[in-house]
Amino acid sequence: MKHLADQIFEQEKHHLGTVVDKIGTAIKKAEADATTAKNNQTEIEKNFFKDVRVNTGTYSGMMDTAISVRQQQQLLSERENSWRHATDRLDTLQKLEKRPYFARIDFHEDGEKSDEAIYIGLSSFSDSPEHFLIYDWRAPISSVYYDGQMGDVSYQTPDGTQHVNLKLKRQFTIEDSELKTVFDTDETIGDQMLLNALGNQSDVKMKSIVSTIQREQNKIIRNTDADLLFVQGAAGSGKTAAILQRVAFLLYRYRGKLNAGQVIMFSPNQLFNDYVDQVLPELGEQNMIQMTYYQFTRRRIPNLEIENLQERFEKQRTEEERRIQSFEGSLQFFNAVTKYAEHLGTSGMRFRNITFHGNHFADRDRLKEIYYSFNSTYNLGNRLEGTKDELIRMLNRKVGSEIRSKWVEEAVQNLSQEELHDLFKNNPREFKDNDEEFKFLARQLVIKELQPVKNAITRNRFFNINAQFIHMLRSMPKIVDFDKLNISEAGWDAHVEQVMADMKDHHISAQGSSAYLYLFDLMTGKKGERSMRYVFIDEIQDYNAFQLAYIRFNYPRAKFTLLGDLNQAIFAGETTHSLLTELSQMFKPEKTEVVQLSKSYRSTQQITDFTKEILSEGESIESFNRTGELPTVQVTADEKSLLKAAQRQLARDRQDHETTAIIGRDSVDCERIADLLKEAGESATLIRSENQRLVDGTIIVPSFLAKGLEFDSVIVWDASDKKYEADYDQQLLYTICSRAMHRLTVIAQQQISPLIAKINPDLYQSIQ
Ligand SMILES: Nc1ncnc2c1ncn2[C@@H]1O[C@H](COP(=O)(O)OP(=O)(O)OP(=O)(O)O)[C@@H](O)[C@H]1O
Repeated sequence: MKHLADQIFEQEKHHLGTVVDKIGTAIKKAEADATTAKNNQTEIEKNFFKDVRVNTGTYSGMMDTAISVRQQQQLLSERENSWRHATDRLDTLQKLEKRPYFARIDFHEDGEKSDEAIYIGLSSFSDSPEHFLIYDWRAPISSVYYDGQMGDVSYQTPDGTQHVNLKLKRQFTIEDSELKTVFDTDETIGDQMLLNALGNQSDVKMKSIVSTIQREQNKIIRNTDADLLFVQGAAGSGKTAAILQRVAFLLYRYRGKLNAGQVIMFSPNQLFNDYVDQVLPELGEQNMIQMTYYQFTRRRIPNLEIENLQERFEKQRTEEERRIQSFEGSLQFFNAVTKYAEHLGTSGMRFRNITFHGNHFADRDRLKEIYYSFNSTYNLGNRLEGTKDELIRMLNRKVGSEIRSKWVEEAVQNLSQEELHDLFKNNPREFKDNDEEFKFLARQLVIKELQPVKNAITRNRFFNINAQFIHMLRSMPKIVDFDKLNISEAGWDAHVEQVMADMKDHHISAQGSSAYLYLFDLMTGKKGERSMRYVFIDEIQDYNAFQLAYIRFNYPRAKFTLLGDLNQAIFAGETTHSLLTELSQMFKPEKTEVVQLSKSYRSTQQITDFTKEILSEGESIESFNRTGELPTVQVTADEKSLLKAAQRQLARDRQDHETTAIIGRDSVDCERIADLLKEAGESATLIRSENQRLVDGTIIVPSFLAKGLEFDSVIVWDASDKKYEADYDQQLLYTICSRAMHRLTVIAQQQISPLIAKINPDLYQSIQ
């Protein structure tokens, strides 16, 4: 038996050798290509102005020059492309040389005489057309490797379903072009390889998982049918990992038709963006557009400060305020805003005077008159366009009449040399007589002075969006039955007053910002970005239905992949369980697919078994069979001993080269921890905002920023009954604890939180 294994190893080693040699040859060729391309490019750059025909003496000469420059630029950009192409290729080959493939499958295809063996790697490689030595992991046939079963299996290709008989599945570890291990497997992808992958230490950057993709994850990665793919998965079940591979898959599958700029991912915070930004480049693909929802709204509301993650997380609310907030996050509110806007087609639009030199260019009444002069078939977008056209006509007439006014005459007389120069710009300065020159200058001057009016027109400044927004809120009781929502008239009025006060102060809530933008988009007839093809939203439980509907409105032609864990909502109270119901109203059921990931890969079995008990409905979470230490729980008398306990753990982690994150409930707690550690002479980095970078070494991070991240060792700072009171905080505490990969230390002052106290004592070690 051993003999056979040795034989196999030798054969595979030999095969690897030939592949590495061929890659070596290809690298030499690619290097030569890259050099040639670079030289070509440098040559053009050097001769750029030599080869450009410059003649600016006459108009036609200038035209020629421009065309000639354009031609040279085009040539240059073509060469630049071929250089980039050559270096990309080189880059891929160099990666392949180190680790050409990680698996081999043998199969028999119907109608073929013999079996076929193929090797699967990070990207494809052939030494002649049609002779593939390595298949890309995203190629259709590679799918059967991940699917688990042997024997008769099928896979999807762009031309339909194909069937093969799968006879062998073999895995390799290859390091620096050298074969380390070979093992054959017939179940789901060998647990050994996965165990190796998971045993590694955490990193400040997430890595790709191509060689160990699990069957359920493969389904998510390769789905091309669903308009809405909804993935509900436990903490650490590989949702984020799977979507990043999915983006790589889609870019491969639709190569030439889809580029990274047509894929957008909404992520929980900037820290997380930073954490995942190496995965796609590692896979040889460009990163997609990545944004937080906050960034998405903020760039469009520059005049108002939007409540940020921390403010939103730390705000205290009364019961009624919570109900109002929940309403403002609902699809019901979204539909109500839509309805309100429809009504604006007949009346109610709020305008702002357009002024010129202290007088009205067009006052509110005039604007209203124009806006409502179009017949009832006009939608809001058309109405706006019609109004703008009319205003521009008025503006042109205004230019004609202003030229003859007194102020213009005076202004022209008093022009300085500089101003004159400015007005002439590139225009020829020859005039028949003084009168003609005066007319010219007067006209230029008036046009310049009227520029702010023109801007007000083209940039929709005559809309009074703030007043409109408030009016919309005030109209809500007429559109929505507040009694049913248990919201009182007084409660709602107080809320609207608060929104007004906030706006005076240039602030708007996170909830409010979505409604504000949606209303504005409806008023301006915005149609959304039709070129966006795929939208990914991670940590979906932290979004509300309004936001999702608004994102959908913005990307009307995109397919959606939503990932989340309804057990990890950090904004408890902003009801998430109704989200699924609301989503089902937004997408067609036959185009919706729901995938459940229940195995947690991040943490050891001991940690997963412990953390899932924090949840009242955590039974469905399965731990992955990888053993480690039991979590520890320690209650101390005071803050001083709390610090001591943390320090003890830090020392242990340091000794074993495990990176530690101390997670506090909020930013105030974290500031305190940082001070205490500093006094005690410990070095640690406090993460204050999402704009910071993750660094090596110990970090201190507030719960709401720990989202999506993972660490070797986690210390939960002060999990006392005061900090994590009741069921309300279940999900938050679960999220924090589930960040740990190998070690989990829970420390608390005086009285442990009931959420920990209820956990079966066999699942942790209690430290006195
Ligand atoms: N198939 C796999 N092979 C190797 N590692 C995996 C696999 N699936 C997941 N992992 C690893 O498990 C860890 C957790 O994965 P990931 O962060 O994607 O989970 P998640 O579901 O997004 O978690 P959370 O909801 O808690 O943020 C990561 O380190 C990831 O690399």
